Amino acid sequence: MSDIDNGRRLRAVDDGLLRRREAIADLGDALRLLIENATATEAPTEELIRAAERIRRAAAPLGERVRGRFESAAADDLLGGVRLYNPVTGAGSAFAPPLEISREDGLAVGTCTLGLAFEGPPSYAHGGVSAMLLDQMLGYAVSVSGHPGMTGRLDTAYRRPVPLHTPLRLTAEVAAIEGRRVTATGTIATADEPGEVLVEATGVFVALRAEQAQRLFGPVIGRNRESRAG
Ligand SMILES: CCCCCCCCCCCC(=O)SCCNC(=O)CCNC(=O)[C@H](O)C(C)(C)COP(=O)(O)OP(=O)(O)OC[C@H]1O[C@@H](n2cnc3c(N)ncnc32)[C@H](O)[C@@H]1OP(=O)(O)O
Repeated sequence: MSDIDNGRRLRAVDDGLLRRREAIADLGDALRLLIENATATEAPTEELIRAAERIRRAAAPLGERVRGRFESAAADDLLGGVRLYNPVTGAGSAFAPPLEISREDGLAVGTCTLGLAFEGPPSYAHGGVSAMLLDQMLGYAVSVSGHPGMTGRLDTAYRRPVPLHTPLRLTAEVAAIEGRRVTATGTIATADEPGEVLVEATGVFVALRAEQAQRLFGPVIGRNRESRAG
């Protein structure tokens, strides 16, 4: 194959991957709308019955070709950190708010708005949801510091309830690195009042030894490499 043909083939692969990722994000948007509407709905009972039938029909073709536990999604890039179905940040996840994270002067900053599907106390977020958001925030700060690890401990202090339907601002940063242990701290506030901390967390992340990483993730990483090579 000539260099030109090869270049065209690579571009076609890139275009195909880009299109698939856009389609996954669009399906994720549709599913999140479905979940929010299904949680908030006060539609007549007959409409709920009809909706359940229609949704099962729509789900069936998606179930015809599925991956198993040890296969990452074809559109993901595991080693490149692209995880479209991450339950906190994934654009394709029906369950994710999704939380968007970026870096601002060494600080990880996250934004999201939680709908009624995340309700715990009436009109406020479930405490487990706040912990999930903070686990992801702290994990991100730890990863981008160049010392990735798994959460060993996550302590959360719930100072004020976290309101639903309100833009939130989350932060995280690494506080200390001691051998394989990395400590990170983070907060949740509203975007309007970023100085008033609603929830704060301290997490200890533990870097895996090579043999641990191989034991836990070897099968997935091996398959990911194979599918990229093919
Ligand atoms: C850009 C991309 C973004 C990507 C952003 C990605 C964000 C992902 C965020 C989500 C992260 C997750 O949810 S991870 C999923 C939830 N977490 C898990 O499932 C982890 C389950 N736990 C484990 O597998 C294990 O317990 C480990 C790996 C955490 C630790 O086991 P270990 O490796 O055998 O630990 P060990 O040798 O005894 O200890 C090593 C050192 O760590 C300390 N240590 C160990 N466990 C703990 C602990 N729970 N709390 C405090 N400290 C601990 C020990 O005291 C020791 O310190 P010293 O004596 O050396 O000083």
